Formats: sequence, C-alpha cells, structure tokens
Amino acid sequence: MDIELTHLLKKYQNRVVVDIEKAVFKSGQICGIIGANGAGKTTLLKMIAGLEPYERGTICYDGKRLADADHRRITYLSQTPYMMQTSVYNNIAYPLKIRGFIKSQIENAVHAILEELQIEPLSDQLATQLSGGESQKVALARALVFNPEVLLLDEPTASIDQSTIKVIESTIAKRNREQSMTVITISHDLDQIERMCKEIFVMERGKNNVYSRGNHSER
Ligand SMILES: Nc1ncnc2c1ncn2[C@@H]1O[C@H](COP(=O)(O)OP(=O)(O)OP(=O)(O)O)[C@@H](O)[C@H]1O
Repeated sequence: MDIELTHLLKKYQNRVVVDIEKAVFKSGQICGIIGANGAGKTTLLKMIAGLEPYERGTICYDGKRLADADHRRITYLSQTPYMMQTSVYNNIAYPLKIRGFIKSQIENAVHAILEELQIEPLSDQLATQLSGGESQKVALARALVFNPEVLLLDEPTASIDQSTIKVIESTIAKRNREQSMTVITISHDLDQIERMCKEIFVMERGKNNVYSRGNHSER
C-alpha cells in the first residue's frame, strides 16, 4: 500500500511538531525514519497509523483517505507494547479472535508465528511477566499474525540483545520479501537502518528529507 503525505501539519499546544509538504512511502518497501529526539518521528508514525489527529493536510493510502476498514490492514507497534494480563498465546490470538477467525485457523496461525519468532516455549507464560526482548517478539507476533499490509514500527529493537534483533529483523525482511508488506520503522540504530532499509526518511524539527540508498542489495 502506497502512503502519500501532502501538506501535513501537526501542532501540540500551538507548537509545530510535524510539517511535511510532500512525501511518499512506497508500497512493498522498508523505509527507515531517523532523526534527533523530539524531531516528530513517533508523532508522524501515529498519524500514519490513524491514531493521532492533525491540523491540516492529507494522508492517502493507495490514493484514498483512511477508512475504518483500512485500520485492519495497518498495524502500529509502539516502543512500549501493551500486554494483556493473560498468556502469550492469548495475546497473539487476540487480533484473530476479534476478526472472527475460527479456532483451528487461530491455532495454526499462532503456532506458525510462535515458531517463526522462536518463542514457542513462551506460549503458556503470562505475557505481563516477560523480559523486554521477549515482549517485543510477542508484540511483533501479535502485529504480524493477521498479515497486515503495512507495519509501522517505533524502535522495535531498542535495548534488545543481538540474537533477538536478528530474529526480529529477519522476520520483518521475510514478510516484506514474500508478502510485499510495506514497513516504516523508526530507529536510532544506523547500522540497523543500513541493514534493513532501502529508503531513509530523515526528520529534523518536524520537517523531512528522503534519501534512496542506491547501493542497497536485495536479500
Ligand atoms: N501528547 C503530547 N503533548 C504535547 N507535546 C507532545 C506530545 N507528544 C509529543 N509531544 C512533543 O512533540 C515533539 C515530537 O515528539 P515525538 O515523540 O514525535 O518525537 P520523536 O522524534 O519520536 O522523539 P524520540 O526520538 O525522543 O522518540 C516533542 O517535542 C514532544 O515533546
């Protein structure tokens, strides 16, 4: 899904925090958003997710405004994911339950994603008692289990160990490659941006610049 921003303006208490004339996040690509603390990255990502209102401008998804039904095709993963006070399995199954999937479909999908993210042993554990890295993997599993078209990530691997980062990055890259999932990810880790992203969206005090990485090799 192409995401196109036009004349976008967002203020908090009269202070401009996002001011973007034009930008396009292309369908099927992984784009990294970088910028200093307070540059407006999280605010922009939440606006794209439809979670934050704005003063002026438009965000179009394949040329159309976001309709309620489209929320089902976009998923936003926050820096501090919320876990429900129940098992890891139930947390991951939840998005499928509310979309009306039947029990056997839910079981198959949840087991597949548990395996993909190498967290099967956590299945029965209470989700509120996980470590930071485990929580991020469970949150990613819950975000991916219904095959979203767009994945919006706010620092998915901040303070996470290298082996967990590797699993998270390769899972996202695989979905992008095999299902053309569009990904926009905020990261302060420039090595990660280099590994994952073809386009880099630099934010500076609410404004943007986009760079294409010509030397990026497909994987
Ligand atoms: N709910 C809010 N009310 C008022 N101001 C806010 C609110 N949320 C964010 N801001 C302000 O908007 C600006 C942009 O914040 P945002 O979180 O988008 O930045 P960021 O680039 O994601 O920063 P970081 O890298 O530190 O996460 C900051 O100056 C912040 O203080």
